[in-house]
Amino acid sequence: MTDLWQDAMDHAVSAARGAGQVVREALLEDRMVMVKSSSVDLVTQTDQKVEQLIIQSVKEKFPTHRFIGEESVAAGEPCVLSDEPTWIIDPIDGTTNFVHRFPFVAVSIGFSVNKQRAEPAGRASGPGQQRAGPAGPGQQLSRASGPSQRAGPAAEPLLAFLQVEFGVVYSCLEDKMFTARRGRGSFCNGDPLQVSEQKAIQQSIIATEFGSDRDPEVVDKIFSSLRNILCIPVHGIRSAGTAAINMCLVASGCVEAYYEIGMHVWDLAAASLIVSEAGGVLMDVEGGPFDLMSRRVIAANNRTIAERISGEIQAYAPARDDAAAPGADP
Ligand SMILES: O=P(O)(O)O[C@H]1[C@H](O)[C@@H](O)[C@H](O)[C@@H](O)[C@@H]1O
Ligand SMILES: [Mg+2]
Ligand SMILES: [Mg+2]
Repeated sequence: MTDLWQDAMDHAVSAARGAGQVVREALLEDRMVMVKSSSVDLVTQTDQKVEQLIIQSVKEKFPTHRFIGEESVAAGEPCVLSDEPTWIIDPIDGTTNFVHRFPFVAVSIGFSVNKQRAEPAGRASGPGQQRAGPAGPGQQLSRASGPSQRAGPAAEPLLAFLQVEFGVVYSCLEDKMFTARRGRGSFCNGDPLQVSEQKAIQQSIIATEFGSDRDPEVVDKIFSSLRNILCIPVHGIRSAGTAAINMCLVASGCVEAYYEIGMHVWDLAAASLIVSEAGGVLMDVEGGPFDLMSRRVIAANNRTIAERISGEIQAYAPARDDAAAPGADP
């Protein structure tokens, strides 16, 4: 069967690598910092330049494709997922890190198509669902099709309707290229990724972020959730400063879970597929299905840990990414 989207994915990898080079060079220069929604929601000319470089390069090759780009949306472009091939771009995930030279910065490119025909992730059936390799028995795994082989029992449906066809996250300063193609596994620099097999949350590391909302009521909820989770107790809490890298750490098995409320579709799109294709689960913070536009996520190595975290989170609901879009999903 013709592989419709491999060309696009190859382009995404090359665009992310090129963007990473621009980011690394910019780190050596003075950075002019601007603000967006608040004084702690930062943006630089490099964010804007990198997004335009990626969009222009895609337009030249795929002139009919659509875009959701963090800085384009900030400039007033719509944030809409449809049946059309759509590139979902975060030119610098970890802008605050970039500004401070804290050494975790990623370029994130997700690609969504055929939104209406998206199937529940994990609804694989028939032979070919068992992945060989490091996953132990009972490891919950995501969609299976094509060449990848899944371990453990037949995959249960994941708590997500994934709409992403491929995802690319380039951790520029580590020179790590994380990639995933729907149904074909996740990789870092070409090596397959697998989530942690840990089943006990008490022996887990959990990643989260504090975001850029400084409303004291929101901050209280963030700290209440953090306190609940820390006191389970867990081995530790970590923050890389970028949602995409936190999620790639889940996919790599370095941390068992990541949760956050307040990030955006461009932070999550690519990495959500990288997590699920590494065998992880995605869930809303209140335990329902993951929704790319909801600005809420738990990404975990298995459902037990995801559900335990959801039971400890003080949830709230920021305005959806598609809230202002005409015809947006309710
Ligand atoms: O650096 P950004 O692309 O603005 O992304 C941020 C995100 O906005 C924030 O909510 C998260 O806490 C950070 O981890 C992201 O990387
Ligand atoms: Mg981001
Ligand atoms: Mg960004």
